[in-house]
Amino acid sequence: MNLQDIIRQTFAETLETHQAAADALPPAIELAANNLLGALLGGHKVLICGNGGSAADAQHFASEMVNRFEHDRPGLPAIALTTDTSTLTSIANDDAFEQIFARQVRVLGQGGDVLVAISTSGRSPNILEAIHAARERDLQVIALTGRDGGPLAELLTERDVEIRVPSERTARIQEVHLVVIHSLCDLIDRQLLGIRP
Ligand SMILES: O=C(CO)[C@@H](O)[C@H](O)[C@H](O)[C@H](O)COP(=O)(O)O
Ligand SMILES: [Zn+2]
Repeated sequence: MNLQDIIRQTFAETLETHQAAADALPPAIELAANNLLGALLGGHKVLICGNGGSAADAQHFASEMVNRFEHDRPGLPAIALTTDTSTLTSIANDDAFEQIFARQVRVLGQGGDVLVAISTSGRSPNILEAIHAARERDLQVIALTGRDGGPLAELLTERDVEIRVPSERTARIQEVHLVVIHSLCDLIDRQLLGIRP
């Protein structure tokens, strides 16, 4: 197998994962979009967290809510909890890295808000702590996960939504997470602006 074969294999695996996700995920994505829309129309906000590539996804999602996705519309209140390096480093330095999102959820979160927690493994301690904090503050959770959902999946209740990508590879899971985020933005825009399917 040469290097180009490896590239072709990556594309093939990506297509396979996207097809499996297209078969499995639409009901959960629709539910998550409706829950987000309900919270936003009720005057609530969205907090988003993730590590590494998923931190970038959190920021990507927040920017499309606050500014725009494909259409001009009023901005929607969403905050990526991954961006304020002073807050992040002081919490990690003075308390613990596991608390970097949880503390922000406790301080910024109010009942009725939504926490979007992104973790391909469902095992990152700071994401698990953020979900505990969301529970305490009465936030609903929308979790973007992969693999077997990890301990994260066990923390969710009936009120929450898990969108679990059917793959074992972090990169493939992240690629589908971006499609999920764009689908959520699309469904929210369509319903807010009355765009017919
Ligand atoms: O982007 C990638 C890999 O594609 C990495 O930066 C990856 O996001 C990091 O290893 C994360 O720490 C993984 O965390 P998680 O998805 O298991 O919660
Ligand atoms: Zn990556």
